[in-house]
Amino acid sequence: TRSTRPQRLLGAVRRTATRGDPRSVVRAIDDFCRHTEWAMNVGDEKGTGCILDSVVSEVSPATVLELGTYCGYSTVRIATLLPPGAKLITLEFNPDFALIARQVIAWAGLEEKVHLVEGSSGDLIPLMKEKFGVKSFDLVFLDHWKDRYLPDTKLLEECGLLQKGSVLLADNVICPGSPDYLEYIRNSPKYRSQHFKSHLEYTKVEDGLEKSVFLG
Ligand SMILES: Cc1ncccc1-c1cc(O)c2nc[nH]c(=O)c2c1
Ligand SMILES: [Mg+2]
Repeated sequence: TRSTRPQRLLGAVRRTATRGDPRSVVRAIDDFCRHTEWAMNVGDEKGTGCILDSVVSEVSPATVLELGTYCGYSTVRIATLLPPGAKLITLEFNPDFALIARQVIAWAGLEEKVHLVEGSSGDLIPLMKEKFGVKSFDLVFLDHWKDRYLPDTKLLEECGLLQKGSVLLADNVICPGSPDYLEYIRNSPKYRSQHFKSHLEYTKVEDGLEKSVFLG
């Protein structure tokens, strides 16, 4: 039977990236998606030295939560920029995506920094303290399903997983768009938000990231 897009993306990583070299893994996926087959990775414009990379470097987080692993592209991007000892927990609902992502993360040599957990964010977020020993997250990257951005943000608040200064960075707030999340986060006194205009990965379609600092 025909391979899946994530399987073809993993093949490109294995063929063109160097084991243990995260930057070559990121480059291999960007090249594959730009020249061979589009895939929903945050990409090298929203990713490259601009927004995602600069926010991660600026926050220099000790604990990161990524919602939506897909093939592990942003997982690798973020994990490469983390300070020693920092931990990234990434949640993926789709088992096929999770299987590919584990192999991409392993190829990059980042297994020690990354904990990929399969399941739904709504079920797993309430378990972060007791099962994963997390006190709070310094950075949350929302890149899963637009309809879960708002409920999961409220869940993070209710579970006491955000502290003063925690940063939420949400992908795709324009395309596909998450209007209820934007409405909430931009009008809540508990957050200070900033919008970074960009484009849908590998295209000229308008998109953007929303960076929100939790004020406690
Ligand atoms: C798949 C797609 N098609 C057309 C336009 C945008 C998308 C798209 C792009 C992304 O970066 C996504 N990130 C996380 N989750 C998504 O569902 C998702 C969907
Ligand atoms: Mg995205």
